Amino acid sequence: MMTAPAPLPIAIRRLPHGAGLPLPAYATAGAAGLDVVAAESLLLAPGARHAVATGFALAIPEGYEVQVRPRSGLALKHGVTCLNTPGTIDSDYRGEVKVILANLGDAPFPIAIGDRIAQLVPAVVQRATLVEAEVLDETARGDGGFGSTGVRC
Ligand SMILES: O=c1ccn([C@H]2C[C@H](O)[C@@H](COP(=O)(O)OP(=O)(O)OP(=O)(O)O)O2)c(=O)[nH]1
Repeated sequence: MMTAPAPLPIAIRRLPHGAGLPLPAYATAGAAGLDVVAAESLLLAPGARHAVATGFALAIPEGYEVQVRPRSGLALKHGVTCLNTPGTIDSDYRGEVKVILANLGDAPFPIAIGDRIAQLVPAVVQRATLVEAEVLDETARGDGGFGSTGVRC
């Protein structure tokens, strides 16, 4: 049987306006994302976007990031999603984590303090060293992209 990787310890600091709110938590034993609740209330108008306060800050170990991802229920039922999905929390960021929500639906969407608005997924970061080259190796695809293989198989 495959063993699950050990959970990554991430330090979390509650900010004053996050007092009393639940910290991000897994809703089920197999959930991939830690659900994040809003630390402010607002009415998100159709077409509007807002960096929603969460009331906490993280210290992510070097070599990792935390991705801020939308919740599918909000997206499907209300058109509310993370505009920059997946949002990136850098390992050297110590400010408040915010969730950039956009309302792509056609009705105003109310957000109350304590509502679950997004989920956090830690990920390993593979950094790159760019090596400048005059010529790149040839491939069958070449510069074809953006739908060059068509829609149907
Ligand atoms: O959904 C998000 C995305 C980013 N951030 C915070 C943490 C992240 O480390 C920082 C910078 O994010 P990013 O690198 O995506 O933004 P940028 O526009 O490139 O800003 P910067 O110049 O500050 O890196 O903003 C959030 O709180 N929520």
